[in-house]
Amino acid sequence: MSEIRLYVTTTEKDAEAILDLMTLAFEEDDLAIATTEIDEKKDIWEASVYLMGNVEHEVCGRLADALKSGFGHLSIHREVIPDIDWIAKSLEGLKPVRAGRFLVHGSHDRDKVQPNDIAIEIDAGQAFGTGHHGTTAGCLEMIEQVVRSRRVRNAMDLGTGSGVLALAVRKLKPVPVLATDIDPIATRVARDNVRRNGVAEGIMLETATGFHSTVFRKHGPFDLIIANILARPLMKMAPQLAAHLAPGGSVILSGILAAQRWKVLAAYNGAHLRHVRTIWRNGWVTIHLDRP
Ligand SMILES: C[S@@+](CC[C@H](N)C(=O)[O-])C[C@H]1O[C@@H](n2cnc3c(N)ncnc32)[C@H](O)[C@@H]1O
Repeated sequence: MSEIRLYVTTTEKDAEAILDLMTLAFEEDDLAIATTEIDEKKDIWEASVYLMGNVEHEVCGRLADALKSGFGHLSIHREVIPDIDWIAKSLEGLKPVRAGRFLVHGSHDRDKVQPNDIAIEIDAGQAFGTGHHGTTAGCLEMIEQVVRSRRVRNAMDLGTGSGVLALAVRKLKPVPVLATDIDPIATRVARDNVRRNGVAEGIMLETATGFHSTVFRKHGPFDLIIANILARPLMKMAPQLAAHLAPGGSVILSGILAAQRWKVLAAYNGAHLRHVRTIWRNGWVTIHLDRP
């Protein structure tokens, strides 16, 4: 089932007022709502509500009702948010990928590794994460910066896929890493990959949905938490993720389209984390936040 965005186009001032109306109308429904700047010079903004296709009719009716008080003249538009086929994305390219000092390559490209590279060997397979996607590459770059500049004594990689990001942390620094995924196939693939890269003893793999496992409490709190999932689940997880972060710790988030970044930042600011830096890659953003 696809995700739908219902939105109206308006000015910045009216978008704020509409956001308040939407908040009132949908606060019980757990629907994401947002305003986005479309054209700064012309003062064009969009106010949107995101929902799953099965409730579209009902939500559209309630949105129209909410807009009646002052904004009934605005047309409601709809956009289908494309489903992302993560596996197909990860198979997009099989050439080695460079991100910072990391070189992510398949077994057929071992001869491409240069003396100063930090090589991560991953064959494209049943789990996402060969380094070709902008989110993975952005996380790799950010991991290098954070691990070099901050005190990282342990780390966690939520939604590990192929295990590429957990491998990156462990290859930079011999700290314990907990890597989890909702998908048991991904955890199996990641286990093969950490063995193949010779770092199996430092990376603990677990199948878990979000933070629903005792394993997080047992191994946390963490100095570094990385989660490359998608904006919506990341926003929902903000309080739990922050609760597993050690004082002074860092969070790296990705899987976020550029237009979604404000919503995600708002959710994490609400969990008392502070924005440090954003990396942009192919329309996706990777965000570093910390706990001051
Ligand atoms: C975009 S892939 C990222 C893979 C890898 N970390 C990377 O950066 O290339 C997202 C991964 O998160 C997993 N995932 C999605 N929702 C999750 C959840 N609620 N809890 C744990 N893992 C989840 C998916 O199964 C998938 O393997």
